Amino acid sequence: MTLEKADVESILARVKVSEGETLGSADMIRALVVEGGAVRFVIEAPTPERAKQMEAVRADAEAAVRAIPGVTSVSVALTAHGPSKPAPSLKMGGHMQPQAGPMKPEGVKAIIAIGSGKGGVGKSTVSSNLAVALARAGKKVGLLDADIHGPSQPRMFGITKRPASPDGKTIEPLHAHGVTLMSVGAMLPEEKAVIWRGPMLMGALQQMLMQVAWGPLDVLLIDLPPGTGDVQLTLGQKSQLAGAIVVSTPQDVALLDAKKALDAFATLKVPVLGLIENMAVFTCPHCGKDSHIFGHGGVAAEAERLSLPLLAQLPIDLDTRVSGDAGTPVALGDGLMAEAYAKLADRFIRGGLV
Ligand SMILES: Nc1ncnc2c1ncn2[C@@H]1O[C@H](COP(=O)(O)OP(=O)(O)OP(=O)(O)O)[C@@H](O)[C@H]1O
Repeated sequence: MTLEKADVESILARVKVSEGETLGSADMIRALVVEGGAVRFVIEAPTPERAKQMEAVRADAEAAVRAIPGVTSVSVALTAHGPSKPAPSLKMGGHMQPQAGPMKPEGVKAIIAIGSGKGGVGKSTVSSNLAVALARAGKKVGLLDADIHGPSQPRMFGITKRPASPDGKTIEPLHAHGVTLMSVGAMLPEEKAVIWRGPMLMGALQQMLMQVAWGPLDVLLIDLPPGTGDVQLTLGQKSQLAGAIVVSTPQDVALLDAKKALDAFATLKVPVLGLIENMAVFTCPHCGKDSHIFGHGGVAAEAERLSLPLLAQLPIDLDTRVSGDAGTPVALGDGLMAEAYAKLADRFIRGGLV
C-alpha cells in the first residue's frame, strides 16, 4: 500500500496540543513531505516560549506517524515564529553611509562568503545546509541571503514572514531551524525582481550587515549572488571576510566561471577556504549505477592546481532538491546527505574557522 500524504496529514491533524487544541486546529504543521516510507515535517509554534513547552507534542506527533503502516522513517523539526509583526517601515537601499572601519556586525566572530561563478550550481542549497549543519553542531549561525537578484533562502527555510523593524532603524532577523536568517527576499514580495545596482545595492548590503540585530554569532554565512558583480566587490572591499568558499558543478562551463570567481576573490585579497563540488555524481536508485551527468573530477583537479582544499563532493540527490523546495534543508534529517553536511560543518569547526 502506498503511503499517502493526505493520510499522514489527517493523522497529524488529530495530535493533541492542549485542551481542545490539535496540530490541525492550531494550524501548526508545515512542509510535510512524504516520499516512499519517509515522512518529514515541521511543527511551527507561535512563539519560541511555546515551542519550548511542546517537546511532548513533537514526540506524540512522531509516534503517531511512526505507527502508520508503511512508514519507515520520521523526521520532525520543532520551530517557532515570533508574534506576527507589521512589515518593516525601513527604507531599503541607497548610498552607503560613512562608516568607521570595515563592515562587521558587533558580536559576529567570523564572516564567510559562499560564492559561485555560475547560477544554479547549488550555492544557496549548500549555504542553507551548511548553516543548518553548523547549528546542529552547536554553533550560533547566521545566514545572510545577499543573492539580491534571486533570493531563495526564505523558501529554503520555509519562511513566509517578513522581518520587523519596529524603530525603523534596526531590523529584527528571522529564525528557522536553529539559524538566524536575513534576506532581501524577506523584505520584498517574492515575485518582485530586484534590479538594484551600484549605490542602491551597496546601501542595502550595508543595512543587511550593520542594521540587522544579528546578536552574538560564531559565524555569519553570506550566500552571494552568482558571478563577480557589485555585491562581491562591496563585500570584498568593505566588509571583514574571514574567507570565501566557491561552489561549482564538475561541468566545464561552471568550472570556467568558478575560476573567474576565484580570481575575483584573489584580487580582493579574500582568502579562499576551499572548493565544493556539487552535483558530482548521480547514483541510479533502481540499478545503483553511478553517472557523472555534469562531468567528472574537474573541481578536484582545479582545487589541486590551486592548492586549495576540496571541502566536499556532493551528489545529485532528489532529497536535497525536495527538502530545499519544502523549506526543510536535507541537513536537518538523518540520511547520507545530512551526514555529508555534518562532516563539512565538522571540517570548518576542526579547522578553527567557526
Ligand atoms: N546536490 C543536489 N542534488 C539535487 N538538486 C540540487 C542539488 N543542489 C542543488 N539542487 C537543486 O538545484 C536547484 C538550484 O540550486 P540553488 O538554488 O541552490 O542554486 P544557486 O547556485 O544558489 O542558484 P542561483 O544562482 O539561482 O541562486 C534547486 O532546485 C536545488 O534544489
